[in-house]
Amino acid sequence: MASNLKNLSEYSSKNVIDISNKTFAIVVSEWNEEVTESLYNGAIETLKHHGAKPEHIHRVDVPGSFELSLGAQKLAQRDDVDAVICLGCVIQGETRHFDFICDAVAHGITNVSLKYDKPVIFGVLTPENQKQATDRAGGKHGNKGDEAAITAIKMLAL
Ligand SMILES: Nc1c(NC[C@H](O)[C@H](O)[C@H](O)CO)[nH]c(=O)[nH]c1=O
Ligand SMILES: CC(=O)[C@@H](O)COP(=O)(O)O
Repeated sequence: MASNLKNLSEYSSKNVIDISNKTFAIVVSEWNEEVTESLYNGAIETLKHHGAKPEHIHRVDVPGSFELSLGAQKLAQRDDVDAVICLGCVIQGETRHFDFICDAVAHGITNVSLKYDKPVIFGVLTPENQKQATDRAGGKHGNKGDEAAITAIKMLAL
């Protein structure tokens, strides 16, 4: 369902568990920093709203979304990390570079999650332009960071 039909910050309370004893790692891409910071703010507020302790939330920055997979792997392999949230924003340019990054990071994050049997969440916006990005980073379509955080919480219920 397209984001313009379902707000990214709205979710059901089903499978939202107590996360007061859970540890989260958030990997943030530095590209399109104004967008990824909004995603981060949404994710951290959602985690704290549901009981995560600030001292149990660790942030790591990587240069771009392509590097999210390796950043996620370095964190997912740690025994003291229960879930990893990856945040990025890849904005389409003139060339096919966009396609390669989006494909690589989607596959890379999936592989890390399966390898370490832990939630590794794809909180990456892949908009055509800046407006689509800001609309999904705290704008009219909600915040992808909220969605990524609640997804991590729900996956820990499994
Ligand atoms: N154009 C965007 C990039 N490009 C950089 C890549 O992610 C990567 O860091 C580089 O190719 C070196 O490996 N990254 C984004 O996150 N968003 C973009 O719009
Ligand atoms: C997603 C990208 O790397 C992109 O912003 C680069 O722009 P371009 O394809 O015009 O080089």
